[in-house]
Amino acid sequence: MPKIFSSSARPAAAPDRTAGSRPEAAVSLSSVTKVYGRGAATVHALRGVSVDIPRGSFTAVMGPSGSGKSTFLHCAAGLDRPTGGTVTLGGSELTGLDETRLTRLRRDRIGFVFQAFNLMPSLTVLQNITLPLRLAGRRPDRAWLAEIVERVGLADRTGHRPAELSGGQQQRVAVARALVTRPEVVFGDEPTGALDTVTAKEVLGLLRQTVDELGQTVVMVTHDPVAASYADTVLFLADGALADALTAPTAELVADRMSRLGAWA
Ligand SMILES: Nc1ncnc2c1ncn2[C@@H]1O[C@H](COP(=O)(O)OP(=O)(O)OP(=O)(O)O)[C@@H](O)[C@H]1O
Repeated sequence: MPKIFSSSARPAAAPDRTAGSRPEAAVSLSSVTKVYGRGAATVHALRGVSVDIPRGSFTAVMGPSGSGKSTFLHCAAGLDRPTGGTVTLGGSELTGLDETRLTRLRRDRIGFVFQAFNLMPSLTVLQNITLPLRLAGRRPDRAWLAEIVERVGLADRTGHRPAELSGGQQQRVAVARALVTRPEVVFGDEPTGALDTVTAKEVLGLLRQTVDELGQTVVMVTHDPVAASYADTVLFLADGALADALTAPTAELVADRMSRLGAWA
């Protein structure tokens, strides 16, 4: 049986990097519960999840269908409110914020990369990347903008519209857009789900680079053991609870844990 983590046995999602000191968590969940519906239709999507995700780490979240992965991501990213418990992002407790403050925090301090890219079709690559800044009324930092455009390999495509790009290029625009505000955390919801294997690896390599070279924190939900193997730590959810965690994952080890959770029985 996999070990079930309780709130008193809180796993750090990646090993401490500095001996003797615990790095501050980028995002912390403490006894988070999420209940949908009521009466006979009640669903306990999260049952007291506690985890610290350290700054500058890459975390993948896996688990069988219906285990609570999307709910976890939505609660951690302030897209949805937990029924109980607390979520803290870079020292700010999300659970206490009103809707206006939560919206502002999501815009300014969180980056999102979705399976469906979610780019604005009428805007150019550069306009899409800088959109979060314009919505926040902030000027782009030119040096930072040039660096991320270069890093995602789109320096010669900045004037193109999304329809003129391949799927992989569109997702790289989405990664650049997620990075432009220098967010506390980039959350990915199946960011490679719509890409072919080769293109998916490019995007995963890019996310890995943002962690290794920019110190970015990335948290990604995925169904794919190969995608999860790019992370420092894989958290496994089962029936709304953290059931296991794997550091230095390989695709084989991840697939094995998933089989043991009955994901592909
Ligand atoms: N809005 C909702 N209303 C009612 N139940 C919901 C709602 N959203 C999710 N659920 C239920 O909560 C549980 C967890 O759902 P969630 O989408 O988080 O799982 P998941 O692990 O992301 O699944 P999948 O891998 O299939 O996307 C499921 O039983 C689901 O049916």
